[in-house]
Formats: sequence, C-alpha cells, structure tokens
Amino acid sequence: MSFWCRNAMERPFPGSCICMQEPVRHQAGSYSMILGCIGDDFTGSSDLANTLAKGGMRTVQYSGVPTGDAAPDVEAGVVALKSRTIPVAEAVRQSLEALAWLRSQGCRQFFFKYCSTFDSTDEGNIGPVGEAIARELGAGAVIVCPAFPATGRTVYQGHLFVNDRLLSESGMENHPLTPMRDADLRRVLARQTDAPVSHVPYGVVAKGEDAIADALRQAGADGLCFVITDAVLDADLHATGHAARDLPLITGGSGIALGLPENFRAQGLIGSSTALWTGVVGRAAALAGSVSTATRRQVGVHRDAGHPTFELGADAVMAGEVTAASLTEWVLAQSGVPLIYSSADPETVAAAQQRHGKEAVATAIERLFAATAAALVEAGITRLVSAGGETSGAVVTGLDVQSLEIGPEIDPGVPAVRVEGRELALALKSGNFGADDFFAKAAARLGGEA
Ligand SMILES: Nc1ncnc2c1ncn2[C@@H]1O[C@H](COP(=O)(O)OP(=O)(O)OP(=O)(O)O)[C@@H](O)[C@H]1O
Ligand SMILES: O=C(O)[C@@H](O)C(=O)CO
Repeated sequence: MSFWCRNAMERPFPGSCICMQEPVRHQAGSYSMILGCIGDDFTGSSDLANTLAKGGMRTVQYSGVPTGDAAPDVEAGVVALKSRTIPVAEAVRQSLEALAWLRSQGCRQFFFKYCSTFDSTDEGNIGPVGEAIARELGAGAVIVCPAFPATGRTVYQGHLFVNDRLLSESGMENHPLTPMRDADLRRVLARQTDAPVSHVPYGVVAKGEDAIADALRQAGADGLCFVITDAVLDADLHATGHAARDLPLITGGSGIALGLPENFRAQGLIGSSTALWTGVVGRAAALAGSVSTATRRQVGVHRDAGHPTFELGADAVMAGEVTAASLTEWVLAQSGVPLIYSSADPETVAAAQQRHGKEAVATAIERLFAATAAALVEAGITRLVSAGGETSGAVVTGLDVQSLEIGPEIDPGVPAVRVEGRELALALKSGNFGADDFFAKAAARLGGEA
C-alpha cells in the first residue's frame, strides 16, 4: 500500500490512490504522461524541464494550460504559469486549472516548481498554491526543497543559502518584486500557510533514503504537512527524490526532481528519451529584463566582448520614448548578438519604482519586451535569448508560444528550447543563472553549436 497518499487510506480499495493509477501505454515502447508539473514562472519551468529531459524523460513545456491533449509520447508535462507574483487567489485558480489538465492526461505524480531562492512575499504564493494543490490531491507529507547545488543553492538546518551567504544576504533581499529578507524557510513558509510546517534536518538526510522516508511518513501521518527538507549535495537530492517515490506531490526547485526519472524508470514507466537537437539557423538577439546580479554581470561581459547593447531606461519606457518598432530597427542594424537590457542596479531600480510605482514600471517594461520579441521574430530573428523569469514569461506570451521542446543544457538550469511547429529557438534564463558569457554562448547553442 502506498502509505504516503491519504487517498490511499481513505479509498475503499487499499493501495488505490490518484497517484498510483495505471499509466496508459499507447503502443510497445511508447509511454504516456506520468509526471505533471506546474511551474510558477517560465524560466523556472524550463529549468525543471531541463532536469527531467537530462534524466531521460520525454518532456514538453506548455505555455499556460493547454486547451487540447498532449502528444501521446510525452512522459513529463510542465505547465508554465506566470503566477509567482500575481494575486494569491488568481495564482491558486491557475494552478488548480493546470493540475486538473495534468490529471486529465493521466499523470500519477505532481510537482510544484518554484524558485531555488524561494521567491515569494509573505502573502504567498508558494504556501497558498502548494496547499491548494496538496488538498486537491489529498496529500500528507509534502516536500519543500528549493535546493539546487549546481547553482549554489543549498538548504541546511532549514535555512536557504546562496553559495556561502544566507538567502537574506545574497542580493535577493533587494529583489524588485519578491525581496527575500529571511533565510529560515520554516518561518517564511509558516507566514504563507496555516498548514503545519516541519523539517527534516541534514542529520537525517545524510543517513539516506530510508531515514528520509521514515521522517516523511511521520510528518504526514496526521494529514497535510509541509516538510522543509535539507539538501546540500546532489546525492541528498537523489536520496530524497527516491524517498518521495510514492508521494503524490513534491514541491521545490529543479534539484529535487533529480531522482524522479530513476523512480519511474525502475518501475518500467518511462523509456530513455534523448533530445535530438539540431539548432536553428538565422539571426540572434537577446533581451534582458532581469535585474539580478548575475544578469547585470553578463550584460557587462557581453558589452565588453564587443556585442552591440542598448540600455532601456525605466523613465524612457514610462514616457513611451522607445517602442518595439524602434528597438527592432536598432537590432536589425547591428551585427553580432545585439542585446537590449533594462537591467540596472538596486538603487536605480528602487528610484524608478519610487517615481512610477513598482507594478507600473514592471508592467511597462515587460509589455515592451513582449512586443519587441514579437516584432523581432516578425522581422526574421530566429534565435532569441531572454533573461529574467517575469521577462521571459512576457516574451513567451508576446510570441504566442504554445509548447516548447527541450534541447541541450546551455548552463546549469537553462536548456535550449525550440518552439514546437516553428523555426524559432529560445533560451529562457533565470535571472541569476548562467556563466558570464551567457548571451553569446546561448545564441551559439541555439544555432546548434556544441
Ligand atoms: N530598470 C528597471 N527598473 C524597474 N524595474 C525593472 C527594471 N528592469 C526590469 N524591471 C522589472 O523587474 C522585474 C525583474 O524580474 P525578472 O523575473 O524578469 O528578473 P529576475 O527577478 O532578475 O529573474 P528571476 O525571476 O528569473 O530570478 C521585471 O518585472 C522587470 O520588468
Ligand atoms: O529555481 C530557480 O532558481 C529558477 O528555476 C527560477 O525559478 C528563477 O526564476
């Protein structure tokens, strides 16, 4: 019997629960969607899709909730929402709609992906969305683990670190929309939900899969309980992922998904997909609306390497002095990988927010990037690099993308993706991800260079 899922105990037939329904096999060697994922932003969703694809799952990322059925051979479906910073009720509504679609596709386990820096406000949206999904699935213990060691995010004694800094001293305390000023995830999550929050400390995690499984079982014995799970190394994430084999819901960064493909493969539920990536020929451009430290460094390196760059000032955007048409004209007149960026230091961003209002300036910049992406593609750009989660959500929406095929990894957490049915390749980079030369490297990788 699957002891994790409360449905399993509440249903009349022992062992039957939503997460353990039979997968549908369409033909010999072909599998159906097993893992259903809901991402709270677009770059985060492609980060998760990258991990699952690297693990050998045939993975497709959808822009919002699809209206029709998935292709029959998709094993992991990632529904990308732009729900990280929208009002709580709307984030919950959209996430439950995504869940309903994923269930209708036959998924037997679910994953709520949020940022490895736990980006959220005291109102949410991680707690309320996680709770709504968990209650819908009748979940007991729900893992909460944003750790992603490959990018320096680790969880130790319930505290989130970025490299050797507490989250609250990592630069994330200055984030324009979700400033993270408390590194203790137990406290942060408890402010967002009334459900119990517990913790599996590193001393237990280090003992391995069975010890973690015991701790999770205890935590979920009386019903829904969020369990902050420490993880410092990829090995911890593999062990926790294996211990979560029968949990209906897992939440976290992409790291906690590392062990999931092996779980499904061991049960014969997935094949061994390898991405066939050929790249897309044609012109490239880059758009950066991220104000994160890594993106600002990457902008500087790109400029210093001689690529053309255009700085979008918040005041100019608010005054309507730059338009999608004028930016497209600028890009077409350049060579190399032209980059348009609004990335600015925290003081400049704070001052712009003070002058124009936080939401107003963010919305205006995002809308301009969305319209510019559409105009660039219309003008013949076939490789587009986008930096920032909110920005990438806007870009993908502006491009009216329905679904994305996942290609090879460019840097940890960032895959090359191809818009299904179009000659258009994208790289959707989370603000703080990527090496210093990311923009040029991503453009080359989208073109098929190794
Ligand atoms: N110069 C600026 N002044 C004020 N706001 C800005 C400026 N540049 C960008 N923004 C806004 O800041 C937000 C940045 O969020 P975004 O998610 O795109 O990047 P990020 O937070 O660095 O990346 P991630 O979410 O992937 O970590 C967007 O809403 C963007 O429109
Ligand atoms: O987990 C991360 O850090 C990223 O995938 C992300 O979600 C940033 O927006």
